[in-house]
Amino acid sequence: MKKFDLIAIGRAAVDLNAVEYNRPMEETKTFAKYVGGSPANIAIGSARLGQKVGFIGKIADDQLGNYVKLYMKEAGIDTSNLVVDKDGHKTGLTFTEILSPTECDILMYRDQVADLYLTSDEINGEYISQANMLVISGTGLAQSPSREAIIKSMFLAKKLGVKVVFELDYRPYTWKNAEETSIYYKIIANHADVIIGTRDEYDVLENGIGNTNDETVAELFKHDAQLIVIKVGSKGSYAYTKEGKIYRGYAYETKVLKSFGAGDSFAAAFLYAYSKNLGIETALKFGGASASIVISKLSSSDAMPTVEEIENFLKTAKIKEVE
Ligand SMILES: Nc1ncnc2c1ncn2[C@@H]1O[C@H](COP(=O)(O)OP(=O)(O)O)[C@@H](O)[C@H]1O
Ligand SMILES: O=C(O)C[C@@H](O)[C@H](O)C(=O)COP(=O)(O)O
Repeated sequence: MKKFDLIAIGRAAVDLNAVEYNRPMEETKTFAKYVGGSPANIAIGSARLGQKVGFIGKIADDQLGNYVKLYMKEAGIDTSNLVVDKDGHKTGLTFTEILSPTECDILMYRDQVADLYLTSDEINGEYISQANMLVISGTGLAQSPSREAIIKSMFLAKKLGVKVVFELDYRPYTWKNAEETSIYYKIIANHADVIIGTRDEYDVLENGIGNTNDETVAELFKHDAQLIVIKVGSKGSYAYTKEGKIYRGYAYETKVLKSFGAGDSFAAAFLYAYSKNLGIETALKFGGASASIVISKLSSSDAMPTVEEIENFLKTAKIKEVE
């Protein structure tokens, strides 16, 4: 029995979500503050599902950094490896715009953000060894020194027999160009045991060569991957196993408020069911249900559901018709 079901590594930041929605950001006066950052959202979602969770990252030495740490602690996440930046770097901010349930945008402020200043000497192998899974978010690879810290954490996890999960989490903002992204994504993807991303994100990983899903998984299965999940928004998702099995995941009817938060809630619930050995089909159902719940609410992190909420949702869930 390990101390942690999973440890996530990467950014823990702040989301400022438009409270007055169905209007452009220019006309929005009020934003509500939540913890954000894809890996932080996945950690919070996992903790909400009863998983034992740790987090590796770097936060600003100010009120927003304190807020992130306190929220994560209260969510039940171990924050002993959430390092406080001492060089004046700031918390990353994401403002959200909800023009309509299907037209959403995010505006990221990520210049000199603390999370990208995590260094490789702040990565502790002893800590990683206490987890069943290390969840790596792609954005942490965008810049040094965080890039080397993440790659080190991956190599340590491999050496220590900790399963590596790669959430592609592509955010264009801090990357210099497409080739750079593809190179660093491949380093992690070739060693990851599980890979989760949207079809568009796999295109980024492949530097836009235009592969089909079958071609993408055939290439990735030449390396360490055992399970590959490809998400296709409101059309649902697919999971492929190295043994050649393909599973179809469906999106469910829900009262959509906004589209962001879908991916992180999907990942938290998918990984919950996967780590409890409930089967890939159930993991896809849990992912889809969790995403349906979160996109009907304002936040990405605070809205993360419990197992009971997901199970109740699935009792009456209707599969969304694909247009
Ligand atoms: N409009 C929607 N209605 C219902 N479920 C959705 C909708 N959009 C996304 N989802 C669910 O969320 C999952 C992840 O969404 P997706 O948009 O592919 O990821 P990301 O948020 O990372 O871009 C989908 O596989 C689906 O189950
Ligand atoms: O990842 C970020 O830094 C921003 C998130 O916190 C934000 O809530 C969001 O965009 C989540 O979207 P998702 O990737 O669709 O889950």
